[in-house]
Amino acid sequence: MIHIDNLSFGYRRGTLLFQNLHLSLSRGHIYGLLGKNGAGKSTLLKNMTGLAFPTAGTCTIDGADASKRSPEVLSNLFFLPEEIFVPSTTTAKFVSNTAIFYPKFNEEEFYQYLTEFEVPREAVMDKLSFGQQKKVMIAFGLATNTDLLVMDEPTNGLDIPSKVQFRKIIASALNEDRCVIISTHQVRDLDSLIDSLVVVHNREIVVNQEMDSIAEKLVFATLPTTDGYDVLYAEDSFQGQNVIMPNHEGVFSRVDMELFFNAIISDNQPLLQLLQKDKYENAI
Ligand SMILES: Nc1ncnc2c1ncn2[C@@H]1O[C@H](COP(=O)(O)OP(=O)(O)OP(=O)(O)O)[C@@H](O)[C@H]1O
Repeated sequence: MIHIDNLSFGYRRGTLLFQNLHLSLSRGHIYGLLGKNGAGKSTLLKNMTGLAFPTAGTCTIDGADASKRSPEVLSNLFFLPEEIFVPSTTTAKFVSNTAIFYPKFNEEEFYQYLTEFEVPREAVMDKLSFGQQKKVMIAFGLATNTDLLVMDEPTNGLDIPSKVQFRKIIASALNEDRCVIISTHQVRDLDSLIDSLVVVHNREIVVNQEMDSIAEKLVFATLPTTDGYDVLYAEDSFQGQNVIMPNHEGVFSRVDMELFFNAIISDNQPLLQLLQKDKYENAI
């Protein structure tokens, strides 16, 4: 659905934030876009949705140049920015003013999501708390039923029960036509939700893998000691060491996203090379 080809981008002339990026994202997936503060997640999302223009290279949505912002593309894409602004109107008025831009908008679903988020449906939007405002906009984004749904740090401002609701609601809204991209620097917020992981680090996309593929290549475990084990990355924990090891035996373990993310941003080359292995094998 999204193809980024040779994309470079910089806010200032002569200083590139990204250089020669390549990325393809497909329908039927929920992607987690991870990166440290300032890594460029929001900037990448803005390039994808036509809100920032590549310095070089292209980003296309179903073959159409995102930067052209054609009505066909915009009516099938919903972008929830990190900073939201809500008008001083009721949710009903907001729907009647805005839903017209989204041909597949479903009002019944919108109110259903509001109920699930426990947000009063007759509320005046700017009188809601920040977390409630976020929930209204998430509910609206889901109810647009656009094929592309992009959310920048949607869980910021949500309390812990709301983050659980968020994961449930997003998972229920995925279908095979939809591509959902969610950025966060709070890795745990996306636990058990995303099926693919994209990590931005040092101006590059260092990981673009399905969670299943990560679990095939790596084992996540807690060991009393790392002595005698082929450990790629380890962190101290109460029980000993939380470790990542190569998955030589084809065993299944649950991907510890936080541990994995920490390993990636510590520039763990053996781990990165192992993740890239099938790419090189396919290329030979
Ligand atoms: N409009 C702008 N003009 C100039 N520089 C900008 C602008 N927006 C972002 N930047 C810079 O680009 C870099 C990447 O910012 P971006 O907001 O994309 O990162 P992020 O990964 O989304 O960060 P966070 O997790 O803190 O939201 C930062 O160094 C930031 O200062």
